Amino acid sequence: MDLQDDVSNQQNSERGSQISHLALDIGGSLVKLVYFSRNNDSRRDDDNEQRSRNECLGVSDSDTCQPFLDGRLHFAKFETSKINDCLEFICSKKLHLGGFQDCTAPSSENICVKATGGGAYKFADLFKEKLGICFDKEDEMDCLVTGANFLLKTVHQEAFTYLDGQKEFVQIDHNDLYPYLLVNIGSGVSMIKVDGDGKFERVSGTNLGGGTFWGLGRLLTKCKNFDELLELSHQGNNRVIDMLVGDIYGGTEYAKIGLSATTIASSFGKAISDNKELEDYKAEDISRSLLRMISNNIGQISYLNALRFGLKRIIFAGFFIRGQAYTMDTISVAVHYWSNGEAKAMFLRHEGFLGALGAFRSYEKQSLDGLMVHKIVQKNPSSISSAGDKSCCSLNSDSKNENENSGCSVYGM
Ligand SMILES: Nc1ncnc2c1ncn2[C@@H]1O[C@H](COP(=O)(O)OP(=O)(O)OP(=O)(O)O)[C@@H](O)[C@H]1O
Ligand SMILES: CC(C)(CO)[C@@H](O)C(=O)NCCC(=O)O
Repeated sequence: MDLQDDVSNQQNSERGSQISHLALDIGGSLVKLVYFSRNNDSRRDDDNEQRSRNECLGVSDSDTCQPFLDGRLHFAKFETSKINDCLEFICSKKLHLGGFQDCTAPSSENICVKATGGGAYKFADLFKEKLGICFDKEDEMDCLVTGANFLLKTVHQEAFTYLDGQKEFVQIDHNDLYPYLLVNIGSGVSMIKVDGDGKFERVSGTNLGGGTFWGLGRLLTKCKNFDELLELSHQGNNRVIDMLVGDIYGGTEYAKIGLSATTIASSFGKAISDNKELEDYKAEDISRSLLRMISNNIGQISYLNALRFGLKRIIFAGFFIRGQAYTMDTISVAVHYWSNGEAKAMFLRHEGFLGALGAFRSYEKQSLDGLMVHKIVQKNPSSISSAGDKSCCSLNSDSKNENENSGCSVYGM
């Protein structure tokens, strides 16, 4: 099944589906949306589509949900600076009226939507004014942890390690999941020690995060969007700008303290001695150095916090990662290097949607509409295939392009 097929399946299935339970995570850089669509019981076409989708994904009919449990989770994201695009999207799909479309719609002042992240506070008035909805605010850290635990416990092949270009899925024993360190790399970075469902402590954070990479990168390279900056980093060479141990030690290592000649001694350090201006550096090299600097730093601080609490497992999430090989490799190497191989860096395929999923799950806590997402996922992973409007991905691992899963569905960007 190619992506396009799934998009049209998606559009067909949305026509015959009931959208409900919109949840939002409004961060400093991005707004993330999760909503659920339940397929109409009466639509045999949809049943057939679901069946053929399951066949494509290797899910047997016996695993298929009962029609009343049948549905999908949809994911979308927008830049927070373009919040109006997000409002338009919600409005065009009537997501805020979801679940009530076929019934008598309640008066709009009664409509509450689960929302988390700083924007749940910042944009509350805007959403009220433009869409007539109010936010039922959920704590951001709580949502991140709920989202992470949900993915780790219920989605097959969600967590993986990435080292030397090798991606390896990790099957985590549910009884051996805790404790772990969750490192969410958004605009800024939060480090959370997770000891169980709802049992956690934010133990650290750093202001050098995804916003720093994108902000500095934009200023230094004049890139117009984040993906362009990432793309540039692929072709770059950080050694042009970074000062290596070898640059200081005349080409040799500093073996006594275990530093190889190629270890970065000082990120961007070469720029102080080169008689060069910004224009003399290639945007590719700047982007590469910047990505390496931020990823390395986060990897190191994460390791130190893991060490502080004796944690062996560090799970990295947040949209900064974007399934980027170089980012994940740098973080993994930093963790491996500093911990002498004792601690392990892991990544999540739905890295950027933890908060939104956590907010979404909080509907279930209130047992609204008997949603039972947990059961749906366990019975049939394909039924929470995720889709946005323009592209679509699956929570299963059978997708042709795994990076599309990591980036997940994108609308309006
Ligand atoms: N299309 C994009 N536009 C802007 N930033 C992007 C994009 N894709 C990935 N990013 C990166 O992801 C980061 C945002 O990640 P995420 O959405 O997890 O955090 P956030 O919720 O916005 O931030 P915070 O939690 O700190 O408020 C950005 O700072 C940037 O580094
Ligand atoms: C402020 C939040 C929690 C907003 O998501 C995040 O951007 C963050 O964790 N920043 C790092 C703040 C600090 O601990 O230095």
